[in-house]
Amino acid sequence: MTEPLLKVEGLVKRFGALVATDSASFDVRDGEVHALIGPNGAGKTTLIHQLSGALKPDAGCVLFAGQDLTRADMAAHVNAGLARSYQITSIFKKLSVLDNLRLALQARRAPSWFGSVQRDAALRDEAEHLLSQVGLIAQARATAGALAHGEQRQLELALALATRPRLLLLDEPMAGMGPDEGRQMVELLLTLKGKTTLLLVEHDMDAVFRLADRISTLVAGRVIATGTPDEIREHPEVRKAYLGDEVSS
Ligand SMILES: Nc1ncnc2c1ncn2[C@@H]1O[C@H](COP(=O)(O)OP(=O)(O)OP(=O)(O)O)[C@@H](O)[C@H]1O
Repeated sequence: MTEPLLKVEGLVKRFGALVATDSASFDVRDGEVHALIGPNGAGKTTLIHQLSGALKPDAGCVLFAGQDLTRADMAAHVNAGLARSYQITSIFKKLSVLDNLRLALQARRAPSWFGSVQRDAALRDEAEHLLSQVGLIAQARATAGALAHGEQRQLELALALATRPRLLLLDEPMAGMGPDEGRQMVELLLTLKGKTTLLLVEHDMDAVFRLADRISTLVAGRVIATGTPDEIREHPEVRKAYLGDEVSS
């Protein structure tokens, strides 16, 4: 079998006496949508922070596309193709949707590009392409801060895609959304399937079981099982620790 795109081995993160990530191991294959599920406080966000370079692990290693990123900072992660979709704070709320995208694209280019962004038709085309991809092209001229919550999450996704990630980390992309916005986000993520490898933390089990090719379950900082949605649905330990009868059908 080919090497996985992301390999996480024995990752440990302690906060004082609390072991938030306790020798967690799992892998993500190139092209798949991989979901990370688990109860509140299981350590999912802490794990994502370590995979994006925001937190340094105390032990273990993170291998991405053959590179050891265990101790690398966030910029090195993005350069390697491992990006994270941020919370709403990363959006420049006073700028237009299009200008937010242009800035994100500009950040990817060499410094000599600085200043020529507004004039660059290629950059605008790419920004518009990304906005079409996430369903925001009609709002291109709108002020980012005036977008609805779900639309701001779509913009974050476009900003993350602007870094051309090989693997995109998504921490609760459906958080705070109503049912309609949540459904739209699932549809949008389905359009990315096969184009960008996704590692998704999500509590909405309908969304997880619709989107994921494989699922890893984290309990008390440990990955207790990785498998296909069917395998995870029927896994006795996962059912006991997290799913219960929620996904029995
Ligand atoms: N910066 C920190 N300092 C101290 N403890 C922390 C810190 N960040 C997280 N924790 C603790 O680590 C544990 C794991 O938290 P984490 O947020 O990673 O869990 P989670 O699975 O993402 O939870 P949820 O599903 O509720 O978002 C929790 O007990 C949390 O209180």
